[in-house]
Amino acid sequence: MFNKLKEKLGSFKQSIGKTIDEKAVELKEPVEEIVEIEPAEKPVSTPEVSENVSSFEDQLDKTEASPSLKQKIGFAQKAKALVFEREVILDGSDIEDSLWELEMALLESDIAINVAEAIVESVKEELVGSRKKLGKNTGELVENALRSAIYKVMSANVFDLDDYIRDAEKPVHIVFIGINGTGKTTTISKMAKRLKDMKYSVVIAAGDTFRAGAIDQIAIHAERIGVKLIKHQEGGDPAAVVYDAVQHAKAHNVDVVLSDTAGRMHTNVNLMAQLEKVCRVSSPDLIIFVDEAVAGNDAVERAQQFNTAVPIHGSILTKTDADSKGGAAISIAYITGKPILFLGMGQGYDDLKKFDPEWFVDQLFE
Ligand SMILES: Nc1nc2c(ncn2[C@@H]2O[C@H](COP(=O)(O)OP(=O)(O)OP(=O)(O)O)[C@@H](O)[C@H]2O)c(=O)[nH]1
Repeated sequence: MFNKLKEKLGSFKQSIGKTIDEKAVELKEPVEEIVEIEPAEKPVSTPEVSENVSSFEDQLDKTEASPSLKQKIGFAQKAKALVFEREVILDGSDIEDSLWELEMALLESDIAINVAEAIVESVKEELVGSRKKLGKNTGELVENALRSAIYKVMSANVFDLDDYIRDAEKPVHIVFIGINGTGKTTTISKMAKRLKDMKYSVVIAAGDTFRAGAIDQIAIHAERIGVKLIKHQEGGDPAAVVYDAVQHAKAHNVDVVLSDTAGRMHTNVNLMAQLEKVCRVSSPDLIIFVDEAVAGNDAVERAQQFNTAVPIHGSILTKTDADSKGGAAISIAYITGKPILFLGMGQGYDDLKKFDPEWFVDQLFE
């Protein structure tokens, strides 16, 4: 997952790390630090400590370490040592080229331009100007700046669907929208299974009355998962199917209604008007936009257009298991102002991951 993006972030870390190492100065006064010492046979005179640590023997002498400390080193795990820290103050011109490379790398990864700019700006703010202490690993400083920049753009308006469903008046009605073939039906099935596992009762509305075979496809999923399906004839009015499903849920105390809708291009005026009607008639609690992560910027643009026609509450990105760029996942919440709720990570019913921006950022640097 996200392999290309990981590579690009890795090269940025290296390139800017080199600049930082060149500009870094060693502090005159060493500081005391606990260092790991190999236990057992290692000779006391050649301990393996960091590059920044001057000869351990020297330091022990300098700090007037007690003879007992010297004796203990043979079997101790940790000891005090004097470490010469480094520090750096960067100005904008030092890292201008690297930041330009970062912006290009983000754009090549299909990250939307204003999101790429926001990330670069945040990395710059983090690194430039103030005095930074450096440990032996310069990469850590850069990685932390990148992590917090990406986290910031991804964690807009985080919203917990589980909490919402737990607390809301039942039935909770959720409509899934998006273009053709991006994984709506599969996602609804995964969601139905997940909610059923959480002990909620679920009914699915076969609201895609447009595509031949769509009703049969969702009927197979509903049967496998063991949830009720409300369906009409192919070519029927989707608003009527969804309405019936909600009435059924109210009459039978069903907790959650998941409504499928036909995939449609956001540019198709008639179909978008039909979608507005479905949402108006059934007034859902939540509208979730589904698209595939592999579509990159296109998915983000579509999310924006759907959001204009029928305001969405969040997105689900499918096929992240096949996505090497990560651009849509990073951009979509920032651009729509609505959070990512789940990620589809495979074709199985359990391949639905609740979205957590912290987890996502960890994946980029693992
Ligand atoms: N690898 C992978 N494939 C997925 C994922 N989600 C869905 N798919 C596959 O994508 C294909 C299309 O999925 P559907 O659920 O039929 O898509 P849809 O949006 O309902 O399609 P329409 O009914 O045409 O609108 C199927 O082959 C799914 O198995 C995912 O997270 N990862």
